[in-house]
Amino acid sequence: MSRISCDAKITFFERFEADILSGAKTITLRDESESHFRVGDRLSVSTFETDRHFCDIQVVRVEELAFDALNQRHAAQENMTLEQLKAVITEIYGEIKTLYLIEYRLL
Ligand SMILES: CC(=O)Nc1cc[nH]c(=O)n1
Repeated sequence: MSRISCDAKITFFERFEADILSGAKTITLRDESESHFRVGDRLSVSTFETDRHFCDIQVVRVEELAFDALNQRHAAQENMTLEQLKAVITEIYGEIKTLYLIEYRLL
């Protein structure tokens, strides 16, 4: 099957792959270094660990979000509890005040 033409690439840790492919995870929270994505962008998705492509997505929403504003809705969109989400974000980025919420759909 031919690959979809994409505007850019994004990586996810392998541990999120199943939730992304099942539709259980519909957002990703990134730091400023990945705040350049725009609504409508079609992204090729690969694993961070091995750069293995596993899907393509389209960005449907991008918004700046304070870490302290994380709520149960964001957690549900990540298929986590709020406590789990805060711990995962802190594990990835350390102490971070400003996040960029990227909502996407599977292509
Ligand atoms: C590789 C990487 O940064 N992966 C991330 C970071 C934050 N959220 C997420 O879903 N995936």
